[in-house]
Amino acid sequence: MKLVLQEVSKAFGEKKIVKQTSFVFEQGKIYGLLGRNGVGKTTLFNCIAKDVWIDQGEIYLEEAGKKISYDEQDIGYVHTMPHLPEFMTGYEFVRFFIDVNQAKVQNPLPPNAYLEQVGIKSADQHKLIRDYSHGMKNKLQMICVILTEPKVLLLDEPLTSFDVVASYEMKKLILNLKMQTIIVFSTHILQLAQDLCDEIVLLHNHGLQEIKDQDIHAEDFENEIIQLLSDEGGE
Ligand SMILES: Nc1ncnc2c1ncn2[C@@H]1O[C@H](COP(=O)(O)OP(=O)(O)OP(=O)(O)O)[C@@H](O)[C@H]1O
Repeated sequence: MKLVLQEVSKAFGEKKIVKQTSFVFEQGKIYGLLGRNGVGKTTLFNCIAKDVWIDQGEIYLEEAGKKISYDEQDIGYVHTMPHLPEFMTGYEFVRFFIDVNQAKVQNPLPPNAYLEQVGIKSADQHKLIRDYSHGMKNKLQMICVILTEPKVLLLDEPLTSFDVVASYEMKKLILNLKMQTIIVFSTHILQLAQDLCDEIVLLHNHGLQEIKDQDIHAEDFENEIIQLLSDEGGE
């Protein structure tokens, strides 16, 4: 499976995000998306998730050389700021989520099994989501991803709110999903990108630029990225 961006353009008025950008993300790899603040990483994710329309070009999935259409249901999107029903408890939310996704969730386990899997202890499972920490809310979003096994997983700076143990657990979960999912991960933490990603992609000068994988662990990688992102290009 591949996620293909073909000649994609997106702008908000005068603010260009991408301009005739093409890129192919492949299943079995974790891609780290790096770019300066405000360059458009979240917008690009929103375009892939079909939350925001692109101005030109096409975004599609490809399997065995054939274009296949997809909808929002095929995309797992873990937002920086989670969108969750704050009036429910974590347990109620997972139960509700399983109910409304019955068609997709094969042989579901009880809600507490998923909550424990991401480290939400029984004492917290029946608390209102309103009272959850940012990291706990992100963990709930990860449960939705685990349950629906989306074709594409977009992670918008998700690990920044996790403590060291939770971050380690999340990395393991993400790595477990790697073989069956196309994973694109946006982060400002270079070390995290180096640890977790197979390829680094820069969103820069309205385009996507791949960094060759052998460079990721090179000693001067950080300097290389800083230099590339400091180059303002044309427009
Ligand atoms: N709905 C919108 N309407 C108009 N402008 C928008 C909209 N959404 C985002 N923008 C603008 O598009 C640009 C890119 O924003 P975006 O949030 O995608 O950047 P980002 O790379 O994710 O930033 P950061 O790294 O700071 O989180 C910003 O200038 C932002 O103000």
